[in-house]
Amino acid sequence: MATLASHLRPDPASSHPQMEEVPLLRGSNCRAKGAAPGFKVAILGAAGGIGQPLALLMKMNPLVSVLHLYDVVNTPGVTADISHMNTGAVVRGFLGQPQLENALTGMDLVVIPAGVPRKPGMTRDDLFNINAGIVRTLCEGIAKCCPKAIVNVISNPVNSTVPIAAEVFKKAGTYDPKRLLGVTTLDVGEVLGLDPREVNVPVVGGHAGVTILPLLSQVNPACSFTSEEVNHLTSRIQNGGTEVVEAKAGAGSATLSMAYAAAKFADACLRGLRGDAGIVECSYVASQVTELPFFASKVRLGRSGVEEILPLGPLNEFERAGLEKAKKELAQSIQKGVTFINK
Ligand SMILES: NC(=O)c1ccc[n+]([C@@H]2O[C@H](COP(=O)([O-])OP(=O)(O)OC[C@H]3O[C@@H](n4cnc5c(N)ncnc54)[C@H](O)[C@@H]3O)[C@@H](O)[C@H]2O)c1
Ligand SMILES: O=C(O)C[C@H](O)C(=O)O
Repeated sequence: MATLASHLRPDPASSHPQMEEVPLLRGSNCRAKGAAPGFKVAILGAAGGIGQPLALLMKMNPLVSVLHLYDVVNTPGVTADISHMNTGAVVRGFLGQPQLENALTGMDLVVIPAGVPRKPGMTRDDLFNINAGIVRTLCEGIAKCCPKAIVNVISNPVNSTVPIAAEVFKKAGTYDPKRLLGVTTLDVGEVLGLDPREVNVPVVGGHAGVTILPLLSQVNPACSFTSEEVNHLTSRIQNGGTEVVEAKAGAGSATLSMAYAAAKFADACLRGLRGDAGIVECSYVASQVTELPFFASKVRLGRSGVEEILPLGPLNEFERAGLEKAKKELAQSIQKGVTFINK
């Protein structure tokens, strides 16, 4: 198959000499007049179970003009494949630590699904010893190469990996709490038994077990639940991820639904960057909503990232009790992340 490189060698002065050769397109990498207006997005862990479908979905997003796919394995193949999609984004692949800086340079948004997933019987915290180091290294690259980028952290345990990222950025002198967001969107989608297109429930706290706190009393459109339904729904939402881990029986955790949730959240971040009004999503961010330094709640996204953190609103007695349980576990997870960088 003829390749773009054979017909149109990348400019030797290109800032991406490691840019993978891409086939002469059935897609859109071969551009007469450069990339369409839009944002530059990097996915770190792009060859993974989340990364690959996320790359596909981001390639379809008209707000994305450049898509960089980075992983420590397999990105040449994933990039060649994605590049055949006849959508606007120019896609480039980057493989391994030597190419991390080129993958990140100039990016507006960096999405991080890099890291290992759970197997049955594991908690998300069991992933800490492997994923903490991965997130640290990747965030060191972000601090060096695209310090103004919006960062979406997917890698678990999110309750700790977001504080890790924050500490890395603080050490680099680049920390902007408005631009660091933990992706908890999947929890919002797991309000079971209702039409997800019609219903919205804020899910606050964090992204593990009892730290996942759905505020069912604030469901929109309003509807009432019996206490049994509240207990059942809350448990299903808190254990939604574990249900998938157990169903996959050792083959990993949510990937396709997570890619969808991550693409939806990334799109919200990009619409915010574009200046759209009224972009409100739940996310795990640096926050003063509680006495903890990080907390997931509704945030309004804009040109500078998190432009407003909305208050939790009225909680009923069940939710107030859940909040105390969530805060107790969350405090430990946050401290574990902070200590990992400052030990
Ligand atoms: N936030 C959420 O709601 C949510 C949902 C699902 C999964 N997750 C988490 O996302 C992570 C990825 O899950 P997955 O199913 O895609 O796993 P996966 O193993 O399928 O893919 C992970 C990818 O990361 C890559 N990787 C490993 N080390 C890397 C490094 N140093 N730099 C760049 N890439 C690296 C691997 O090569 C692999 O391609 C896990 O930690 C999982 O727990 C979070
Ligand atoms: O449950 C997991 O380990 C993956 C993710 O955090 C999820 O909620 O699906």
